Amino acid sequence: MIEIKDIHKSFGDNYVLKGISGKFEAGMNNLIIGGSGSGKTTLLKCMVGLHEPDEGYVLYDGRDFTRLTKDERIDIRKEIGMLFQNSALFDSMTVQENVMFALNMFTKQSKEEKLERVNFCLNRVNLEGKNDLYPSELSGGMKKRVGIARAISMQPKYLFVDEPNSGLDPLTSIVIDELIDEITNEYNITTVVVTHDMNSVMGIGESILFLAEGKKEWEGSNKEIAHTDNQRVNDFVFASKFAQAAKEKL
Ligand SMILES: Nc1ncnc2c1ncn2[C@@H]1O[C@H](COP(=O)(O)OP(=O)(O)OP(=O)(O)O)[C@@H](O)[C@H]1O
Repeated sequence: MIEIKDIHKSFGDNYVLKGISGKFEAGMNNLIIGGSGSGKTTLLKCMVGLHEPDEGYVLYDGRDFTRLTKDERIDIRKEIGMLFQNSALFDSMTVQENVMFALNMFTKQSKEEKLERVNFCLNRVNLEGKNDLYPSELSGGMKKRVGIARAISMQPKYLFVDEPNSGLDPLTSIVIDELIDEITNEYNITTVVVTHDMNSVMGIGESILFLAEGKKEWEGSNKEIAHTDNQRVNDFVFASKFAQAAKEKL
C-alpha cells in the first residue's frame, strides 16, 4: 500500500499540487484521472522521486520515501516498476536487452537466471520468441507489452503507469488494460495508473482519484463514478453525448 499525505509541488510560481492525500491499495488498479494540466504526472513523479515534493509524505508500506537519503531510496526503487509514456524503450537495444536492463543493473543473477526471467516476462505479455527484435520493429501495442515485461522483470511490489493507452487503438487498449489488471491481481501489486482513457476508468478503475486544479476533487470506484452527483466529475468522465447515453443505462 502507498499512502500520500498533503503533497504540495510548485514549479516557480506555478502552484501545481495543492495538498493531495490518498491511499493506493495493494492488488488494486489505482487510477489518477483529471483534465490536462491538473497535475497527474507531477503527482506520479513526486511519488517515485523524479520530483521532490515541496511538502508532504509518500509512504511505501509505512516507509517514508520522502525522508530517505538517496542510498536508502534504492531499496524501495528496486521494488518499483515503471511504464512511462511512449514505453521509453531503449531503441538501440533488443527486446531481450530492454527487459534485462534492471536485472543487469540491480541483481547479481547469472546470465541463465536473467534469461529465464526475461523469457518468463515476455511469455507473460504474449511476446515469447520476440527477444531479438528491436523497438523499431514493434507495433505500439507490442512496445507497451515490452514496457510491461520490463516493468515486472524485478517482481515489483509497486507499479506506476503513465498513460498506458496513448497512441493505441481501442481494442489494443483493452488488451493492455487487462494485462495490467491481471498482473496487479496475480502478484498483489500496488498499481498506480495515470490515464485519460474513459474505457480504462470504467473497465479497470477499482479505485479512482480525480484531480482538478491540483486538488483532489473526488475519489471512489468505477461503480460509484457512474452515480456521483459531483458536477466536475460528471462533466469530465461523461463529456460526450455517447457517454451520457451509456451512463443513463448503468
Ligand atoms: N518539469 C516541469 N517544470 C515546470 N513545470 C512543469 C514541469 N512538469 C510539469 N509542469 C507544469 O505542471 C502542470 C501540471 O502538469 P502535469 O504534466 O502534471 O499535468 P497532467 O495532469 O499530467 O497533464 P496531461 O494530462 O496534459 O499530461 C502544468 O502546468 C505543467 O506545465
